[in-house]
Formats: sequence, C-alpha cells, structure tokens
Amino acid sequence: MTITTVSNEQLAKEYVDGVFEQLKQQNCHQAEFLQAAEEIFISLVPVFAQHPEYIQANILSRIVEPDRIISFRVAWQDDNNQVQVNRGYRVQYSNVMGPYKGGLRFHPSVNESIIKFLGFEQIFKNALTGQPIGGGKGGSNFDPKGKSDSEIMRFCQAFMTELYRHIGPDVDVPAGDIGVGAREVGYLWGQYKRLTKANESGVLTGKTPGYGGSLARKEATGYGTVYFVNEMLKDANDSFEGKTVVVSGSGNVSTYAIEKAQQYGAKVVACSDSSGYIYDPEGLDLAAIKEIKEVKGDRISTYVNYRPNATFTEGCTGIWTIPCDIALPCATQNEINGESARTLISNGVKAIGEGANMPSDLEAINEFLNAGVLFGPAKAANAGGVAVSALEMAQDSSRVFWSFEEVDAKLHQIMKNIYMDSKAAAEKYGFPGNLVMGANIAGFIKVADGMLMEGVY
Ligand SMILES: NC(=O)c1ccc[n+]([C@@H]2O[C@H](COP(=O)([O-])OP(=O)(O)OC[C@H]3O[C@@H](n4cnc5c(N)ncnc54)[C@H](O)[C@@H]3O)[C@@H](O)[C@H]2O)c1
Repeated sequence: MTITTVSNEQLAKEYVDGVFEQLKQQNCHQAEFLQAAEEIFISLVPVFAQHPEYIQANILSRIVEPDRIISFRVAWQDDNNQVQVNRGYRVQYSNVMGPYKGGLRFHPSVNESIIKFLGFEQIFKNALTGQPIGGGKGGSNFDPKGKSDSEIMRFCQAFMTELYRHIGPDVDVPAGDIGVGAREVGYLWGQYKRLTKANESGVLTGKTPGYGGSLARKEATGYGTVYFVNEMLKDANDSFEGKTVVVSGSGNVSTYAIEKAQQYGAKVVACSDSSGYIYDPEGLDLAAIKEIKEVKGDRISTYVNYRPNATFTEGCTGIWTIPCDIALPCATQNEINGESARTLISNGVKAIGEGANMPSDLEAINEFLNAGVLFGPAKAANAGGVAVSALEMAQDSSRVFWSFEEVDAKLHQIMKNIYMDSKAAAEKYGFPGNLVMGANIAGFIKVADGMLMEGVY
C-alpha cells in the first residue's frame, strides 16, 4: 500500500485554483476583475500553506465576493434640454477594516468589471495604510469630456440623488478618481447635504480645503508614489537625484508625482494624456502643465506652444520607448504590456512606481521582476491618496484642520510603513524583494484575521 502525503503547498494551491476556477465561471465576461483577482490569488498560495485556518474558513471565496453591488439609473438633462441616461455603480466590497472607502470614476469605459477590479484591490490597499477603512469603489460610464460646468453639476446631483441612501460617514465614504476631482466632489457633497439636511462632511473625501477638505489631499497620491519609490531606491543605495523620469498621464496623480520627483532632483522628461505624449528633453515645465490641465482643461499637445523644443507624439504607448531610469505609470489600467516592459528594461529602467491602478499587466510585472527592476505595485505605491482621505475623515469627525506640513509628514510616514510592511511580508513568505507578493500578503492578512474574528457572514 502506498501512502501519499499532500503537502501544505499543494493543498493551498488546489484551494486557490479551485476558488479561481469558480470565479472565472461566474464572471466570465469581467476581464479586468479576473486579471486583478488572479494577480492577488497567485501571491496568496504561500499564505494559505502556512494558515490552514484561512482555508477552513473559506476566506478567499468570501473576500472576493462583494458585500453588495449597487447599480442604478442616472437620468439628467443636457444643455440642449435632451434627457440623457447613464449607469451608476457602487460596489461595497468589504467593511472589515472600517467604512467602505474608495473613489468614484466617471469615464465612458466604466462597467461592473472595472469597478469590481478597483474595489477588490482597494480592500488590500486600504488595509496596508494602517487606517480604519474598508474597501469599495463606484462610478459611472458618464463622459465628462466636452461637458459644460452646468452639465457636470446636473449629472453629479442626479448621481447623488440615488447614491446618498447607500452611503454615510460611518457606512461608505466615496472620493474622487478618474474624471472626479474637487469640483465634482463639491457638487456631490452639496447634493448630499440638500437631501439629508446633515452636515456630515466625513461622507465624502477630496473636498476643497476650508470646506471640509484636507490640505495635501490633492498632492497625496502623486507625492506618496514618489515617497514609496524613494524608499525602494534608498534600500538600493540610490536616489532620485539626477535621474531621468517618465510619467504617464497629466491628471491629478501625474501632476503631483512630477512635482515631487522634481523636488527630489530628478529630470522628468515626458508625460501624456489620452491623445498622446509630450517629450521635453530639457525637463518638463510643470507650471505650463498645471496651466494647461488645471486651469484651461486643454489637451497636453498644446504644451509645445510653451516650449518650442518639446515634441508631441500621438498615441499613448510610445511614451515607454523614451529611455529613462524611473518610470511612473500614473494614467490608467493596462497601459504597460509585456512589450513596453521589455523596451523599458532594454533602455535601462531601474525602478517602476505604479501611481495608477493596475497600469502594468501580468506579463509586464513578470518581466520587471525577472529583470531585477525595483517594482512598486499600485496597491502599495499609490495608497497615499486614500491614506490622506482617511486623515481627512479624522479631521472632519474631530472638527480640526491640520496644516499642510502635518498632513504631508503623516503621509510620508505612512508610505514608509507600507514599504517596510510589504518588504517584511515578502521576506517572511520566501520572496525577498518581491513587493507585489509582499503588498498583497501584508494587506490580505490584516483583513483575513479580522474576518476570522467576526465570524462567518
Ligand atoms: N486620484 C487619486 O487620488 C488616485 C488614488 C489612487 C489611484 N489612482 C489611480 O490613478 C490613475 C489616474 O487617476 P487620476 O485621479 O490622476 O485621474 P485624472 O482624471 O485626474 O487623470 C487621468 C489622466 O490620464 C490620462 N489618460 C487616460 N487614459 C490614458 C491613456 N490610455 N494613456 C495616457 N494617458 C491617459 C488622462 O488624459 C488624464 O490626464 C487611475 O488609475 C486612478 O484609479 C488615483
């Protein structure tokens, strides 16, 4: 008689594979959600091998299924008195660590798959910050591009007219994301107050400072990404000083990643928007970019009017062919594929910091890790935005207002802690230097232990 012993690793792999198979069957049309789930699942096998109690409690099947998905009609009138209809979403994923927390995205590509991928990642990102916030995400397929200010206001009011009944400062706290900045948050907040009569400023974050908002929230994600990359570089006895940097996008995250990288002595030579990218070999003029994007709301191509030596090239992926030491993808999901990753590597890139959510696909991540490039995954590297949102909630609930320096110092410390926690988890589970594994594991364990404590539901 032969007795076969199944190792803990095998059992863990079978468990994770089984849950993923079921997930694929139930969500076969949700490519982005499955991609995000697969990246996290793979890194959790060593955790389940060491923690059979998580398998026993079927934590993975439970955590990957949102607490609830709310989807609703948003009808609004455009400037020509035509009635338009969009679809709104709020995915309340997990409130184990605190109220559901995550941004709202207004973009024509928004669908349930995109919101679920973002919401699922948000659970672990938020846990990594060490702040009391759970995971959620929302948005609409509304396209703000080309809309008047009045149309934006009417859309935001219509959106909140349904959303308000599902949120609250201790229940679910939305914020901005692509297409949703301080202006949109202001309109949403005004409508929430009209509907509820309550001045619950902690119900939304990303508000204007002085009106319930926090200083340094606007800068937080971009600055945080650079703080995180700086920790990776410091550990490798290196720094931003004198480095050539490429940043994709030219929105909220990109602008402040460029600002902090420049403050750290780097030369940032390129950035982009959805029409193409600019290359300025002498280093970007950030004041010009802020005027184009924050004041005029214009295309990045107009940058060449400010700087005659700069060039504009149509298309988004070409930006990764520009040789650089550090690349900060800060625009959108899947903007770096395997081919772009190989080009960056052959041009000598030393470090990647993901300011956007899931900007590198799985093939690209593996290329970077195999080539020994320092890789700061989104969940960890862009957690600064939501961390300062949690600080905004803290200020709102205690009716205090901290200085820019106070908030920035707390943000900096949080980013250092996330780096240390991710690094330590990667080492503990046998993957030293792999911050993808480390961030996923460190975030997951915090939530999984909370789930064990709360019992089955
Ligand atoms: N705002 C935050 O605090 C925050 C926090 C964490 C993560 N993120 C993530 O960062 C990314 C950017 O968010 P944001 O808040 O800066 O949004 P934003 O709307 O302010 O800016 C997005 C920018 O990306 C550009 N863009 C869109 N598609 C592009 C493409 N294919 N190629 C190049 N540029 C493209 C847009 O033109 C715009 O300049 C998103 O993935 C978002 O989920 C944002």
